[in-house]
Amino acid sequence: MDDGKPVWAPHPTDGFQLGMIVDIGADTLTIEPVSHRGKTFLAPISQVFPAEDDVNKHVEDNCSLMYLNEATLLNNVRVRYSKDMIYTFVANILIAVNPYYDIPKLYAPETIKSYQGRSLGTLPPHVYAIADKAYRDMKVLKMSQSIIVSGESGAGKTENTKFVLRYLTTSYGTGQDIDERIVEANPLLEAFGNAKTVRNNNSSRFGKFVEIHFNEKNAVVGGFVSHYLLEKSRICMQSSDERNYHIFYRLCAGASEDIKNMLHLNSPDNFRYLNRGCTRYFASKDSDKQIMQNRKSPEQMKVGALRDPQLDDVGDFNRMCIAMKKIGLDDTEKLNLFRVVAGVLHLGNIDFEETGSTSGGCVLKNQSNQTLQYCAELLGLDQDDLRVSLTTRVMLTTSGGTKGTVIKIVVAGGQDRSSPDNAMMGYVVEAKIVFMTLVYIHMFWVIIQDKKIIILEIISYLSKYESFKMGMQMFIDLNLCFRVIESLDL
Ligand SMILES: Nc1ncnc2c1ncn2[C@@H]1O[C@H](COP(=O)(O)OP(=O)(O)OP(=O)(O)O)[C@@H](O)[C@H]1O
Repeated sequence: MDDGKPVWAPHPTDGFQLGMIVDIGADTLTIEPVSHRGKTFLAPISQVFPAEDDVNKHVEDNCSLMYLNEATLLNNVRVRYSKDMIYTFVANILIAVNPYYDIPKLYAPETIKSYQGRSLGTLPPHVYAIADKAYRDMKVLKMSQSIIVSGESGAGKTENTKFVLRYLTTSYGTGQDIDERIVEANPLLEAFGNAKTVRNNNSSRFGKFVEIHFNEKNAVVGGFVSHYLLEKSRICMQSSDERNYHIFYRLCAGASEDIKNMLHLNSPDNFRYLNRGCTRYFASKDSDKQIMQNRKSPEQMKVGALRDPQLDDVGDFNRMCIAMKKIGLDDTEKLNLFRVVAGVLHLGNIDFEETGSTSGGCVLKNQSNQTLQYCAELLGLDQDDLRVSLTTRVMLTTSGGTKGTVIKIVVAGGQDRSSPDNAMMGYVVEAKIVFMTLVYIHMFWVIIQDKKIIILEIISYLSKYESFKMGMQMFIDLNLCFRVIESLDL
């Protein structure tokens, strides 16, 4: 770096600022910012980077920069972003900037077509280029390929993963409904595993490992999603401007009057597992009108619905129902899922009090009897069994055995249980939370693990044959192998 050469020097808010070196010291450089001529400052040599001659020029691949350093890389991405070019290569790595608005034609069907079979670098950087490279490498190398999607919350991981799935199924699917089923699994997963946070209105609160399976002819024939680390604490508690999982609000807002009555649903502020956080629905001006007043919380009545171009609780509820149908859930299975969701909500409203007797333990408050009845009815449990399970625990000895000792659970003495923190400490509340969390997690697990996405495909693939067994034999005879493109959404 020489005197008079443009450099990138640290800036307290922008990361870097463009300047000129006016003096070189032992460990520091004196920099004159381009935006504030005559006002110099000192910067450590290690934090000053050479700049390109023309900082407004951009390149598709950061490796083509004359000087590749943190500052020139950031500047290149920034210049491209200002021109709606949100993707930039660093060799075969893709950097994506979240634009937070729809860029016309960026993901259009003709764009998908244009990337098919094209080598990396021959077309502008795009997530489709990465998907196609993975596909071509799988074909040529006959090896599974992985695409790792990483970034901070709200960076666009989920959206880009969906673009990859859409690209692969559209370009290399069989044209059968499996393509649609793979893509349609997403709204369902998002309903149960995504929530509004302060950083992202549609934040995935679990990790995903998505597999796309290909047959010998390199056509998509199935998919599989494994999940890990669902944020369990959110089911019973959220901060004031965050929400619980979307499904709870979508059910309250979108369920038909019959289902709402059957599930004893109400507006979100009536449920303890929802009313500590934001109780507003996502709705557009039009869909807001479709939601009946008695389903809206006072908070929503006062300040209106939450707005997000991609989220709409009523519309998303309907889309989720269609997605459920597409992945093979019938009406009874769908209703059963809704019953569990509503059961979890009602479970949160149960209150306990100490028995006051010398034998200790606690009982359900009288006013919770109706709620207990709802829970038992919705979860398909015996009301008395549920009451006992919520107020006792069974201790098993280390030597094992099936019976164990029944211990009465107590409400934490002297705690103010109206405070969520203290409520969390109360043993009986803890038992309720553990039970409810297990119910929800199990339901989430069923939705995700339900091998229908892949098993149904195998069955439909084999349906031409007289029996599943014969089909399986044919499968083995043909030595039909599945190769996998994996997409890891952290
Ligand atoms: N390519 C894109 N074009 C337009 N909008 C986008 C794009 N990528 C992301 N978004 C917007 O940003 C929001 C957040 O993106 P996304 O949910 O994919 O983030 P994420 O990295 O998965 O976050 P989290 O880790 O919290 O789940 C999306 O709901 C969408 O509104």
